[in-house]
Amino acid sequence: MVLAAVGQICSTASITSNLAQCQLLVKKAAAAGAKVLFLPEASDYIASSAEQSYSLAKSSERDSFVSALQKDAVQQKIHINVGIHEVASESRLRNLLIWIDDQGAITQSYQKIHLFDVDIKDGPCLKESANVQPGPQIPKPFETPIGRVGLSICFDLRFPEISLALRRQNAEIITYPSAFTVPTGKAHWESLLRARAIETQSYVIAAAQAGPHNEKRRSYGHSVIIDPWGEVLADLGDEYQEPQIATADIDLNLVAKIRREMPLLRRHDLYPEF
Ligand SMILES: O=C(O)CNC(=O)[C@H](CS)NC(=O)CCC(=O)C(=O)O
Repeated sequence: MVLAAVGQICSTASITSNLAQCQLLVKKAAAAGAKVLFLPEASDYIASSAEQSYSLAKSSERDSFVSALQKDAVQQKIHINVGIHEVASESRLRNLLIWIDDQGAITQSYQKIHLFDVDIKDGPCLKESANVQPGPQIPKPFETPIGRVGLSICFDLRFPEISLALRRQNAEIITYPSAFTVPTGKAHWESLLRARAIETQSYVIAAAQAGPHNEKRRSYGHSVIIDPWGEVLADLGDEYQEPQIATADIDLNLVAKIRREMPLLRRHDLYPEF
């Protein structure tokens, strides 16, 4: 069994203070004996406007954010999965999730494929597609020290097609780094995450932003690690005053046992479109 850590922070528009939060969590995770640390979506920053987001993505602080974590990964001998922004064109960004290995190399990256465009009465109104370009593909799961990982981001959680595609390619652990809104988080977060774990018979690791990012925006928190039976092994609640980690052992024998005891054999003849 290998230990995984999930981290919870509250990013703002200050990349340097967000980096300090992440670096503290890298130290905590390594000290706890974790081999991988999972950090939230948009760990580099959460901006208060599309314009501010674009200019932060272009800044040198954004580059230093990534290179500092690459150095830390080597120093602390830990793999880091972290959500960031990247410039895609003259006007648009990528919402990106990268894997930094313990040699400091970026070995995987995934560009969020479902963008969060909502206008809920008395609730959040966000148009991610205004300045973010959707990703072109479902990424291939890859081997890591805790098992075979499939990458997804936040709103992707609502689309079981992706998690099933990752499962079909033998993912054992699925990630959902997030910055969920508070009302949608209360209503759906844990149910969706547990459903994805249960239906894919995989571990689900969801690092979450928590608390107020600016006057207009706040995130739900509740970073969790869920086992392939759907049991919540760790939950960081809505804590945001102090960056936190939670850890859990990843037991690939449990994944194999659950899949063996309850084979979910699909009827592709009846739903060939999936
Ligand atoms: O804005 C950034 O810089 C980073 N991106 C995000 O925080 C994204 C897009 S606004 N948030 C979500 O997808 C929340 C989904 C959600 O809350 C739900 O599905 O209910």
